[in-house]
Amino acid sequence: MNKEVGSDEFTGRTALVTGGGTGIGRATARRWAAGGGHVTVLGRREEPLRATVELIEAAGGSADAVACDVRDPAAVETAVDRAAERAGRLDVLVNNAAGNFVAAGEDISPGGWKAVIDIVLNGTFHCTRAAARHMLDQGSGSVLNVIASYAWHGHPGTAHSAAAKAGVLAMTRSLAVEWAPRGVRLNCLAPGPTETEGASAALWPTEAARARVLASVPAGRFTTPEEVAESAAFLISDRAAYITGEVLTVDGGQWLGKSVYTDERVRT
Ligand SMILES: CCCCC/C=C/C(=O)SCCNC(=O)CCNC(=O)[C@H](O)C(C)(C)COP(=O)(O)OP(=O)(O)OC[C@H]1O[C@@H](n2cnc3c(N)ncnc32)[C@H](O)[C@@H]1OP(=O)(O)O
Ligand SMILES: NC(=O)C1=CN([C@@H]2O[C@H](COP(=O)(O)OP(=O)(O)OC[C@H]3O[C@@H](n4cnc5c(N)ncnc54)[C@H](OP(=O)(O)O)[C@@H]3O)[C@@H](O)[C@H]2O)C=CC1
Repeated sequence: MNKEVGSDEFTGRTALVTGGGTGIGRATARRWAAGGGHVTVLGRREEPLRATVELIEAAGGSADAVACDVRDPAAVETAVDRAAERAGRLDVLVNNAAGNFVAAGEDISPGGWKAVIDIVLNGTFHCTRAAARHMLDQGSGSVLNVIASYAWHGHPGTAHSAAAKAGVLAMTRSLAVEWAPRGVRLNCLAPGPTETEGASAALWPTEAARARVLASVPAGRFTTPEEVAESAAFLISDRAAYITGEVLTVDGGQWLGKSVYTDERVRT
């Protein structure tokens, strides 16, 4: 495996990444494994999970996969216990799994609302609760919850996801204080528009939609799953040992927005 900066910082540790078969989850799992740690990737579909494991193993890393729906608390508990037992401990949980679609508030059906809240908010709680039992017993651990900046500024068109991510943020801050004396840290990472198949299909399925999203980013570009994974790696590492209950936003300035005075049409 290629040696790189921090390439052994996760050696001897084990992580569980939900939604680890695709996008940001896959990149985060690969980054953890590149740092020498063992990673279990979790998701509903076996095929993308297997592909992540193959990529990691081909690079000389150590990984396994477990198929599980985060909405099922009993299945989550079994999956998390299995991940912890395989390595004898569980050091890191990355709650990255999510479901989303764009719909006007009045068009979101009760079933659609429930699906997103169940995956994002309830699923994050189920995974956190199951992982924390191991971490609190060990007296150490780190949980990273992947949210979005609309958790605090809201977002027309994805009210269900914004509400769910806001719940995750409040849960993160609550449990960060509760579990800090017992050695368990919790933080959030808020990526901006990131080129992934899931997000492209759900959120910018057409060229016009993609251009609108791009126009909202002061940095003028989408980010990549790998770039987001670097920030995730920092927050779950010991380099962030004194950071808990915090949000790191990695969005090219998107949520701050463009000042009207940076727009040529206003200046001239
Ligand atoms: C602009 C920059 C900000 C970017 C922030 C990004 C945030 C992200 O989260 S990106 C991640 C995107 N990735 C995904 O969404 C991938 C996973 N997605 C899914 O699994 C589905 O989209 C899911 C969320 C709908 C959940 O899947 P599942 O439980 O299998 O859902 P069902 O197909 O059974 O549908 C449940 C329910 O939802 C209604 N529904 C589904 N899609 C839509 C839609 N496009 N529009 C409106 N309603 C939808 C569906 O009709 C069902 O409701 P009922 O019919 O009432 O039962
Ligand atoms: N991409 C972007 O622009 C942004 C993304 N984010 C956040 O980043 C994270 C990753 O997003 P991204 O990589 O783009 O999206 P993806 O669609 O690639 O990833 C979502 C993952 O979640 C898994 N998943 C979905 N539902 C469930 C479930 N019920 N149980 C278990 N796993 C599930 C999916 O696997 P499977 O379908 O096999 O279950 C998939 O691997 C999400 O939390 C998202 O909200 C935040 C801001 C911007």
